[in-house]
Parts: sequence; C-alpha cells; structure tokens
Amino acid sequence: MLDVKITKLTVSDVRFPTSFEHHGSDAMHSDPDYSAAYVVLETDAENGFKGYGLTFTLGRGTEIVVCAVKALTPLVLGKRFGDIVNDFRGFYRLLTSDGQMRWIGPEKGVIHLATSAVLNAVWDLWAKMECKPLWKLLVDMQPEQLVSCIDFRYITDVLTEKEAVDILRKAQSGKEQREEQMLKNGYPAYTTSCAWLGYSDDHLRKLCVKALEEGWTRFKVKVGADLQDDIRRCKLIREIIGPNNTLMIDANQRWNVDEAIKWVLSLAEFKPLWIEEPTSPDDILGHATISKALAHLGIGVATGEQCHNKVMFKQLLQAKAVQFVQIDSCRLGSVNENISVLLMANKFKVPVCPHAGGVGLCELVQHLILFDYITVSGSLENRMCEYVDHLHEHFKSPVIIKDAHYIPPQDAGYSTEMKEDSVKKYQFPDGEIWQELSSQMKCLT
Ligand SMILES: C[C@H](O)[C@@H](O)[C@@H](O)[C@H](O)C(=O)O
Ligand SMILES: [Mg+2]
Repeated sequence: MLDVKITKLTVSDVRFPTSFEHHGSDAMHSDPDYSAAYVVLETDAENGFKGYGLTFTLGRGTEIVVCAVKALTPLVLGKRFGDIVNDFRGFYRLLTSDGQMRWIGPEKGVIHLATSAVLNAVWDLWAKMECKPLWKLLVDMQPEQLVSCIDFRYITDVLTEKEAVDILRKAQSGKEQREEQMLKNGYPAYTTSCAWLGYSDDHLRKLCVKALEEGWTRFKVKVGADLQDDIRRCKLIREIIGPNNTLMIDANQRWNVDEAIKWVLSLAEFKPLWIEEPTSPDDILGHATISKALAHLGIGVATGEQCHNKVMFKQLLQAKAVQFVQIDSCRLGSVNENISVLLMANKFKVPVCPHAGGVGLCELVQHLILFDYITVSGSLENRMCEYVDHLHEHFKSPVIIKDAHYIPPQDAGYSTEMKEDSVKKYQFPDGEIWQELSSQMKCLT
C-alpha cells in the first residue's frame, strides 16, 4: 500500500441551485448556491483505490478555487503514498509553504480552501487503504503518530508537541467506552434547517413543528438583517420549541461590534445559548468585547466557519473571545489543522461545536467531532454538532441521523465521495441541471 503512487488529480466545479428556495440564506449570503470544488485522486493501486475530497463554496467563485487546486496539483502528482503519510507534517508544509504560492495566502483564503480539498482527498484515501472510516483511523492512531501530522509552526506558544501528546495520552483512558457509547447513541446534533433567513414565518413554523416531532431539541435561527423581523421570528420559534429547548442565533458577520452588543441585548429575552459570527470573522478583539458584554446574560459567542487558520483560533482562545469553537472541515487545512484546533480548544477548556451543513460539511465533520469526543475532550458538556438537511442524497455514504444524533459512519473513508451521476449533472456550467436552468432563463428574457 505504501508504495502506491498518486497518478492523477481531477477537480470539478459542482454547484447545486439551492438559492431558488432560499436554502442556506442568511444576513450576508442571501442567495447561496451550495457548491464544491471536488477533487478526485487516482493512484496506481491494483484495486483502483481513489481518494475524494472537497471544499465548500457558495456558487460564484468556485471556478477560482478550482484554479487554485490546479496550481497545487504538481505538488501532489507522482508522490508515493507512504512518503505522504509517514511525514504528513512535511506534506502539509509542502502545500502551505510553497515559496511562491504562499504569497497568495499564507494559509488563508482561496489557496487554503484548495489545500483543504486536496488534503481531505488524501485523508479519504488513507482511511480507505486502512479499510476504516476516518474517525476510527484517527481514534486508533497512537498519540505520537497523530501529533506527527500537525504543523506546529506559529502555535507553540500555546501548544507544544509534548503538550499535544500529553492531552492525547490522558484521553486514552475510557476511550473504548466512549467509542461504544457513540456507536450506540451517536453524537448530539442541532438543526439549522428550520430557520434560514429567506424562509417565511409559515414555512419556519411548519419546519420547527416537524423537527420537534422528529426529536430535535436544539435549533439555530438566522438573524441580523432587520431587528423587528428578528424579534418576531425568535418569539415565534421560542413559542414553538418551548422554554426548555435550546436556541442559538447566527448573524453571519452582519454587525459592527457596538451594534452587535445592542442588537443581541434586544434578543436576550429569547434566551439564546450563543450569538454566532456577530461581526467580522477577523476581529478577534471585537469578539472579545462582545463576549465580555454578553457574559452576564449567559449568552456566549461562537465563531469559526470563516476563521482562516489555527493562528486565528489560537488568538480567539487567548483573548477569551469565544465560548464555542466552530471548526470547519473544509476551511482549515483538513484533518491536520483541525486536530491542532481541537487540542488548543481542549487546553483552553472551550467546547467545540463544529460548523456543518453546506454540501458535504456534515458528512466530513462528523468524523472530526467523533474523534474529539473519543480521543481528545471526552466530554459532551455544552457540545453539539450542526446538522442541515440538504444535499445528502448526492453522497455515496450520506450521514445517518437518529433521534437528533449523528450515528458514526461505518464505510471506509472520509464520507467525501459523491455519486458520479450527481457530479456529472450538477457540474457547472455544462451539467444537465445548469444547461436546463440556463435555457429556462433565456426563455424568460
Ligand atoms: C451561507 C451558509 O448557508 C451559512 O449561512 C451557514 O453556513 C451558516 O452560517 C451556518 O452556521 O450553518
Ligand atoms: Mg453560521
């Protein structure tokens, strides 16, 4: 297996027209078409093993991420698989620290999204070669091997290699029981599917009632465009879900810092557990100010879905700017960088509640949060993973949700593989779906 070489990398621009029904809409992204730059790694393995990876985008601009993946391709082609996984830290550095390309990052923006797509495919390949779901591959690794996948550059002031190994060693005790518990009950989830900003009150009501019947107890609602609308919608949702279920609010970076504090104070009566992305994702001290101002109300600040990299997470933690860390499987540099954030959050005793949804984010991040529970944090206190009910049907191993819990996937790999037919149909702009849509548009004009 280790002698297998990577022989080909293809990347596709796959877009789903979710904006037509306002799925995924929020105060800053009113018309997202959930999309992905989708990577397939081919190898010379006799059994034809392939690795699949993706990064999540919102439609326009996916072509730029595709271009960035193509720019990274020469760094991957011809590589011996054993050389990658036996020095994963080195391979991570190779992709993120290329002497010319790092200028267009470093480790942020389009080039980092592209890195994530490529590395996600490598991890999928690795898990497939080991015939394990990715979470199990991680759970079974020795602390030293896990740590050897992390690039510690820029974070040793808060987390050294030794500390990382110690955290993982400590969590070895009770690992088997936690794994059993997960296999039996799954990992707790919350839903964002009921209350996208573009949904009418009526639609919101119907979806909330249905979600309650299905056993959901934690709900997230989009806010931030209009205060009166937010008050009405939060009141409505609180009335439907009752005082004991959990409510979160998400502003998707809409406000200035002072505005965020004032706005959230006006919504405090609805008892949200957190305000997510109140302001610019880059404003670490702004998040700290908001956290401080809301602490007495028991409202925490959550962020991470557009947090560039581990350095920013480090500072958010150092500045006590977040009470909930939202890792993202497709924005950070894949599993490698996400593990470092899980370990830092553990050190600062801040719970991790991953960002999911989009296309494929639930499929991927479930592996990371299972790993976090079994092998890092060992705790479910104040923890839950986001769930959004869109586009799972396009994946070969879609997520399984039971009683509002993620059931650990059993198929080998990182659950990243999409159905060939879906990739073909939704390919932008030549796939059947986009061709049909463009001829309908022409008819209307
Ligand atoms: C544009 C997207 O749907 C976002 O609104 C979404 O990721 C959201 O912020 C979330 O937390 O799920
Ligand atoms: Mg969000």
